[in-house]
Amino acid sequence: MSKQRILVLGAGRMAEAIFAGLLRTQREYIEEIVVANRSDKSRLHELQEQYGVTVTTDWREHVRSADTVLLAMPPQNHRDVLRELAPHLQGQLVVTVAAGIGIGLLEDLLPARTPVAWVMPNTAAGIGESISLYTCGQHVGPEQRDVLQMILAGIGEAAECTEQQVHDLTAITGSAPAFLYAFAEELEAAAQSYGVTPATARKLVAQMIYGSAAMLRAGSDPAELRDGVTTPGGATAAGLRVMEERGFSDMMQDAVRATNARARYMANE
Ligand SMILES: NC(=O)C1=CN([C@@H]2O[C@H](COP(=O)(O)OP(=O)(O)OC[C@H]3O[C@@H](n4cnc5c(N)ncnc54)[C@H](O)[C@@H]3O)[C@@H](O)[C@H]2O)C=CC1
Ligand SMILES: O=C(O)[C@@H]1CCC=N1
Repeated sequence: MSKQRILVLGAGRMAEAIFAGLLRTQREYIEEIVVANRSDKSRLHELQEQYGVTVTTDWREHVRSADTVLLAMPPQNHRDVLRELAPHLQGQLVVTVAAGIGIGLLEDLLPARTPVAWVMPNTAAGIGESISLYTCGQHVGPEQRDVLQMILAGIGEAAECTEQQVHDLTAITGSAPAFLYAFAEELEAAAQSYGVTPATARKLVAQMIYGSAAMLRAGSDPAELRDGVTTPGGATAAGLRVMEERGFSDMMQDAVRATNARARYMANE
């Protein structure tokens, strides 16, 4: 694979997580990363200082020399930007990470035969620990697949899905880190309410989540793991009972549905 010039449209949290991950692990495959936003020059300056990326508020002049264009901007801006991008493209791979977008919109608005892919990463991309869902358009050939695999491997693990699955699983892999962090915030607050310092509360909760995730990742079934913690007639059962009484299961399923519905809606706004 030739060294890649990647043009990143959007300079927010997800853009940074992805190119930080790539620069950390895939530098040998990267010729240049150009990062663009519309107007926030101080943000661009900050990214240039920290990562040594090229920055611009006028991305159009960089499209022709780019091998891959990565869209990491809000779904609502995609239609306008894809229309603006279209006349500058000459067969480059176009990848979006935006929620709700899908392959169809990319293929409809970009020139015929443009290779496109839709990736749903999460913020752990920045430390190379994302689980990213992806799906490819009909014109993605072996060369573009190699580039896509290089990008995906640079930010963690990946699973190829159908377009429908990426829509349905956006909440599970893209957004659920926020659900988990909300859970962590509550546990830290509870620990602090007993007089534990914020730093200690962070350490206790982070290691508890890390250890629990490691057991899940080793392949154990979550119901069995839960059962292993729940001593018959013991303390954990009392806590789980409160979660059940307060509708934890319905709440989680509703949160997933609301997330996916909002993702679909935003893409059409
Ligand atoms: N934050 C996350 O955990 C995840 C985000 N995503 C997707 O990543 C995309 C970006 O999300 P965040 O980074 O969280 O948002 P953000 O608000 O941090 O960043 C958005 C960036 O897009 C730029 N932008 C907006 N319109 C633009 C335009 N017309 N031209 C160039 N740049 C433009 C903004 O200046 C900003 O730099 C969204 O589509 C989101 O669905 C996907 C998976 C996870
Ligand atoms: O909140 C959002 O819209 C994006 C999509 C997945 C994670 N963050």
